[in-house]
Order: sequence, then structure tokens, then C-alpha cells
Amino acid sequence: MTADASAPRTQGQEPLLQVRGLKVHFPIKRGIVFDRTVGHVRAVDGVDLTIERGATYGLVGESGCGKSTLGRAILRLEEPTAGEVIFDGTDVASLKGEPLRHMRQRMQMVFQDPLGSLDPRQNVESLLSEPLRAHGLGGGKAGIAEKIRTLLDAVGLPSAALRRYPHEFSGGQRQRIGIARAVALEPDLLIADEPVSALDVSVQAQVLNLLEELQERLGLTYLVIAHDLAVVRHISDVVGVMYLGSLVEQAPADDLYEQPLHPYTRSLMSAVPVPDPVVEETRERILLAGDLPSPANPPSGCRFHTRCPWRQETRCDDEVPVLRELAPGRLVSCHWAEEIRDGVLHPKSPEEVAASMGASVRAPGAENPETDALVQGVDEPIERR
Ligand SMILES: Nc1ncnc2c1ncn2[C@@H]1O[C@H](COP(=O)(O)OP(=O)(O)OP(=O)(O)O)[C@@H](O)[C@H]1O
Repeated sequence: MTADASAPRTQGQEPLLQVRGLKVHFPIKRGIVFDRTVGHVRAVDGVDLTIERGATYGLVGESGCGKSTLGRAILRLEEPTAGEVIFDGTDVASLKGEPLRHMRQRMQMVFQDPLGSLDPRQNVESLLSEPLRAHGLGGGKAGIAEKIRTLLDAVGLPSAALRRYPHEFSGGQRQRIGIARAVALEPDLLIADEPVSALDVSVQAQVLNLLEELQERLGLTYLVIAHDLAVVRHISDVVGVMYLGSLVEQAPADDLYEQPLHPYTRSLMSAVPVPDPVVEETRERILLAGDLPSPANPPSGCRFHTRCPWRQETRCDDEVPVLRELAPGRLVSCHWAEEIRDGVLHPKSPEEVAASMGASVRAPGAENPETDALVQGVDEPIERR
């Protein structure tokens, strides 16, 4: 992370990645041969974000809000329903054949579960040489061997690791192998999807430090996806918070942690314990009413209104808030962000929120019983694409 998180790192240069109006909607199919579309899961529903070269963008939000789908759509592992992904000035959707292959080489992914993403039958040497051979990189046999040794050294593993298999390593070491494999192709952008959430807390910091070191050394740009705000805090320049397929807040990391503006960000932040016992004692705790609504049938108006302690009738229920700039670099999609920031509006308890929603809270399935039942898994299974 740069000293001044809000400062542009590469003045005059265009950003490495620009995502504009990105939507990924998955059809929900029914019928004996799944031939009837009864609705759509709006996993990503109109996301705009920009990542400057050499910067780290931390994307957070609770499980199911669409973070992984967004990451996969950037890599074109998921076909967007609408919107654009501009990578290094080129619209990714316009690429085919060799240019698409080359673009894929320049964007790599680190997965949450290295055991699941590394072939258990391949030893480390084979795991690391495979992508190099596939992309014709590293020169001949000797060149590849040399490159693999350098990679192992860069991720802090001994050369004795070469002959060993993924199951012989600890979780942290396996993640180091996953990272070595991802950087082997000298990418520009690394998308790390929950890179440390499967690891012990003591190992998480080591892996995050390694990512930082590699970024510095190799000039990488990162999109780091996590459900935990604490994970992305120290490595991110900019943090984006997602709720039900949309970004609700985006800010330079220090600003966001100092003063979260969106009610959802505030509730996420209030769940992070503070190491100082005095501060911890007085820490604001915001409990949310209800569960994450179904992305197949999101609430009207502000999508967060059914759980929001600051909800105001009826504007929040009816009017979709736009992601607007409150201060330089600080984007928030809440009608009442200023009032909440200035303490003019006070939060309700989860019980009050639930009671205030009363009859207006939509019972699951009330608007679209088929869709909701499917998404919640109480009916027939959804065919996953
Ligand atoms: N291939 C698919 N077909 C249908 N629905 C999908 C598919 N992939 C994801 N979804 C749905 O899209 C929504 C967003 O999923 P996604 O995995 O992107 O969320 P996430 O925030 O990354 O959550 P997690 O951290 O649990 O992976 C979820 O409701 C999920 O069930």
C-alpha cells in the first residue's frame, strides 16, 4: 500500500482495470429438463469500479453478495449479462483467439482453497512448470527449472518442495504454491478470491505480507476479495463494499475505516473487534435485522432498507440511491449519508427495524414464490450454469 492511499500512483496513465455497469444474472430454470426460465439471480447488478496500476482494491461483503461472480466476470470466466470490462485500454469482450489467451495470461487468480485448485496428482515442479509450458514461457527445460527455483524462493518455499505433492504441505504453504503458480506467468492483475479465509489467523498475516512483497517486487495490481473487512484493511489502497450485487460504498482504505458512511459498512465495521480493551468496551455494535434477501428478488428502493437501522419511510423503500461522491474519492449510495455522518439521524435496534418493516416487509416468496423458493433451496434445485 502506498503512503498516501488516495494519491494516484500513475499520474497520466489510464487505470489498469475499468469495470462499467457490469451485470451478471444467472437464469433460474425449472421443469423436468430445466427448460423454463422462472427468474434470474442478480449476482452482480450494475457495478462500476476502477483499479489504478500497482494499486490494491479490496472488495468486501457478506457471503452471496456477488464478489466472486464479479471477479470471475472480470476474468471472463463468467459471461456478463451487460456492461464492460476494460483491461489496459481494451474491452475484454472484444477479444478472441490469441489476444484473449494473452489477456488471460495477464490476469491471474488466486483461490480460497489451494487444495481444491491444485491438482493433487502433480508435484510442485509440475504444477509450476505447467502454466509456463502452456504459454510458451520460461525458455527450454533449463530456463523453466531456473524460473521455478526463482518462483519458489520468491514465495518463501525451499527447493526441496519441488518433489512434493499438495497434500504434504500446510494450508499456508499450499497458498504460497497457489500464489507462485499465479505469478509464474508474470501477470499484471492478480484477483485473489478470499486468499486467506481458509487459513489460521496466525498464517493469514504471513500470506498477506507475501502478497504485498510480491506486489512491490513485481509491480502487480490486485483485486482482493474477502468477506472480512479486517483482512483487506492493511493491504488495500481503496476498499469497495458490496451488498446484494451492487457497490454501496467505495473509499480510500484509511478513510473508510476511520469513518464508514454507509449503514451497511458501519454494521460490518462494528463487527470487527478492537484490540484495545478500553476502545473495545465502548465500540459501536450495530446488529442487523433479518437475513440477506434473495438476489433473485431484491428489495425495492435501497436494497439494504429491509435491514437498515437508519431506514426512513418511504424514500428508502421506493427510491434507489445512486452511488454518489460525498468527498473526493468517497462514494456512497445512501440517501441519508450526510445525516448519518453528522449524527442527525439515530439508528433503530434490530427489533425496531423488524417492527417498523411490519406488514411492508415482504415475506420470502410473496412476490415471486417460484423464484424465492428455488433460491432458498426449499424446492427443486437450481440448475447451475
Ligand atoms: N453459476 C451460478 N448459477 C446460479 N447462481 C449462481 C451461480 N454462481 C453464483 N450464483 C449465485 O449468485 C449469488 C452471488 O454468488 P457469489 O459466489 O458471487 O457471492 P460471494 O459474495 O462471492 O459469496 P461467497 O463468498 O459465499 O462465494 C449467490 O446467490 C449465488 O448462489
